[in-house]
Amino acid sequence: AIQAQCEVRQWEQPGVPTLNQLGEWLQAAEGLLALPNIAVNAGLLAAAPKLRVIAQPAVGYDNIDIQACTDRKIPVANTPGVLVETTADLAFGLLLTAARRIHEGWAWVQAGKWPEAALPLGVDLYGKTLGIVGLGAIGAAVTRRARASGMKVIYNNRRQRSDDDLIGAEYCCFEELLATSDFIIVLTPLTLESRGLFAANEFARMKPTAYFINAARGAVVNTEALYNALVARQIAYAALDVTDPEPLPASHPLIKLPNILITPHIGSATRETRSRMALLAAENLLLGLAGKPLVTCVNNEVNYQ
Ligand SMILES: NC(=O)C1=CN([C@@H]2O[C@H](COP(=O)(O)OP(=O)(O)OC[C@H]3O[C@@H](n4cnc5c(N)ncnc54)[C@H](OP(=O)(O)O)[C@@H]3O)[C@@H](O)[C@H]2O)C=CC1
Ligand SMILES: O=CC(=O)O
Repeated sequence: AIQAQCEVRQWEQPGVPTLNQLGEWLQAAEGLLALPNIAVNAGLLAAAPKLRVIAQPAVGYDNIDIQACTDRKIPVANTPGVLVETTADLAFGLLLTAARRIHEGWAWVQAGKWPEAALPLGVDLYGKTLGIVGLGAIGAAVTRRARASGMKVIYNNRRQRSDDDLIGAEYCCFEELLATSDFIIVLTPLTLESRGLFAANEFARMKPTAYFINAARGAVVNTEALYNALVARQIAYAALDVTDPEPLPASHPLIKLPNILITPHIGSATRETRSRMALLAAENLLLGLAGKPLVTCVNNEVNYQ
């Protein structure tokens, strides 16, 4: 769809391009379809004087300096909504896989250990408390899955939701969530406020039996503190779809731990959802190039009228 209406230049080499590598492209670019691993900052904007719209196939936009875009009157679009159920499946799937040691069981079978040794024992979900930090669209979809598994759901946002009764989650303060949850799922956007939200103090306050799941952004967690908490068994287990750094090098010490499960940022990675995200991002890009309002704009104050 984009190619039918614009001249398209696409970065196809592995790795993240530098500003220097993109220099000539950015000089001419009127629209930018950015992936979340590209830092869209003042430097990039300065190199792109003709830019009129940015669309990103992701709901998170922590990689984009929104204020700098707004100052340049460039509307920015993300893709909320279309990935909610898919990401909730992955977040809850990580919880279930870690709790029941599904991945460890498969590794045992592959290693031929089945006949001779006791299987890895997991823990039950039903009757347990799930704490969600950042209960928004995805958190509400996770809550439905958890309730169907017989779990109690508590949550902490900056403000209590008016519809939490309907969703089936109970609001509580961050401290209480840390101290009482059997499972914690992080789904808050990465912001100045949430960066490093989970550090040594927070892990120390969790139950030693707690399972910690991060499906938001790696930098919401202090990686070294998580590593130390897992080594010291301050918490029982971690399951991460996002890490800091990302990608996590194969030599990273986290990967060697026996009480962790990591997936490579695949929250929204199904054929159907990636296709919906790509279409919504393309629609936003073309609308912006035509000077029309974007469908899902992050900085509505500069959305086209
Ligand atoms: N792993 C993956 O592949 C994916 C990861 N994500 C990540 O998940 C995030 C959430 O997505 P989505 O549910 O659609 O977003 P929403 O905006 O619907 O929900 C985010 C929630 O977080 C709360 N929140 C914001 N800041 C804080 C804070 N400092 N402490 C506690 N709660 C906070 C907000 O409530 P309030 O404002 O009241 O605090 C809001 O309810 C995205 O920003 C993205 O980073 C999304 C998709 C896929
Ligand atoms: O991480 C993915 C997103 O959509 O945000």
